[in-house]
Amino acid sequence: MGSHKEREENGGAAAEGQEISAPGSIHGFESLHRLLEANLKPPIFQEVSRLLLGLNCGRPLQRVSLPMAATTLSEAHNFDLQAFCFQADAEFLRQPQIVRVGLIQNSIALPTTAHIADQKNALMQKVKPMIDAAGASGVNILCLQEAWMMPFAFCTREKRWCEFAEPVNGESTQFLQKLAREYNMVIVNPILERDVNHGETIWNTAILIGNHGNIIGIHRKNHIPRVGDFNESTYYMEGNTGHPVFETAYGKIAINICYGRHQPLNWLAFGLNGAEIVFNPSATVGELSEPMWPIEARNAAIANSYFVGSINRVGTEIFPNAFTSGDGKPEHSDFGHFYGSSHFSAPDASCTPSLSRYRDGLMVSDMDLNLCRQSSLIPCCRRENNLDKRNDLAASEQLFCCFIVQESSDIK
Ligand SMILES: NC(=O)NCCC(=O)O
Repeated sequence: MGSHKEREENGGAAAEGQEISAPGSIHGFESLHRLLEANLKPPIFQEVSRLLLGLNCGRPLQRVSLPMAATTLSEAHNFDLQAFCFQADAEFLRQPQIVRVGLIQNSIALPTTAHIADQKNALMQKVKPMIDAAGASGVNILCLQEAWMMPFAFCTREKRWCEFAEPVNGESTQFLQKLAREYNMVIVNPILERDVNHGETIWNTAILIGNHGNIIGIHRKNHIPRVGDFNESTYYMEGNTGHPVFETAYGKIAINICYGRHQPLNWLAFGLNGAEIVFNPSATVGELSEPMWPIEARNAAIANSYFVGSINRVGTEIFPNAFTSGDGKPEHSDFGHFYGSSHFSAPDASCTPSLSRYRDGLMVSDMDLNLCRQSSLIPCCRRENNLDKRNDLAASEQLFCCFIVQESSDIK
C-alpha cells in the first residue's frame, strides 16, 4: 500500500512504516508521534516525548480507556480515537472541576461535484458515528472543525459555494441540537453562516449549542486569511462579535476560529474575558502552517492559563475548475493536504499527541479546570512586567487586577 491512490482506496489510512509518495506524507506514518514511537528505542522515545509533550503534574500525560461502544464505532468507521487525562493538584478549598472534552476532525464525504444537498447529508452521516462515540464516552463539550458542513472551497473564489451557507438555526444546528439533547453535551458548530436577518451577509461562524439543545450564542471569525490559496476574504468579512466567552454547564469556553490563532491579542482577549477552554476549529494545509501548528495553541495555553483544543480537517479536496491565487503559481485544482493533527494543549505546557494526519478522528480528554488557576502564577508575573509597555488602558487595568488577585491569594 504505497501510493496516494492506494491510500485513498484504503479510506485515507497509510500502512505505518511504509514509504509513500503522497502529498503531505511523513513516510507512511499517521503522525509524528507514531513515527517516533516506531523508530526510537523506548527509553529514548520516553525522553523525546517528555521534551515534545511536556509533563502534567510532573509526569507523562496519562491515556484513558474509553467504553467499548466508542472503540467499536472507531473500528467500524475507521476513525482515529485517542483519549487522555490532564490532572491538577488537589486543593484544600476547591473540588476538582473535571470536564470531558472532545474534538472531531474529518475529510469531506463526497466529491465536490456532487449535489450540495447530498454533500451536506453525507457529511452529517460521516460525523454522526464520531459524535455517537463522544456521547458514549460521556464527552461534556464537543467541537467540530471549521466550516465542517462543506468542502473548503474558498480557494476557488467562485460564488456558487455560498450555497453551503446556513442560518444560525439551519440544518446543521438542528442536527446537532438533537444530539446535544440526546447526550447532554455542549456542541460547537462551526459553519459558513448566512445572516438572513441582515441582508444575507455571509460570515464564518461558530454556533454554541447548549447541553439542552439551546443556542447559547455565536462567535464570528475575527481574522480572515489573505495568504496562498486562502481566498476567504472573497466570501466573508472580519467578524463583528468581539471576543465572547460563554458560560456553559461545564465551563467557560471561547472559540478562536482558524487564522485567529496567529494573533496573540485574540488569545489574550479570550483569556481576559475568563475563558477556561478555547477551541481553535481550523482548515489549514501543510506547506503553509504545519511547523506552526504544534506551537501556537500550546503557547496560547501557557501564556493565558487555559486549555486549547485545536482541530484541523483531513484530506485533499479536488475542485471542478482549476484556479490561481495571483501569486504566479500555475493553476491547480486542490488546496493541498489538510493534515488533521487535532490535539489539546494545557496551561501547564503539557499537550496530547496529535490525531492522524490522514484519517477522521475523535480526540477526547478529561481536564481538571483547576489547572488554569494553578498554572497562572508565572503568566501573571509576565503580564505585570508588560504593563508599562502597553497603551491599552483597559487591558492594563484588567491585567493589573489579575496580578492583585494573584498577589492576595499568595498571601493566604
Ligand atoms: N481557514 C483559515 O483561516 N486558514 C488559514 C490558514 C492558517 O491559518 O494556517
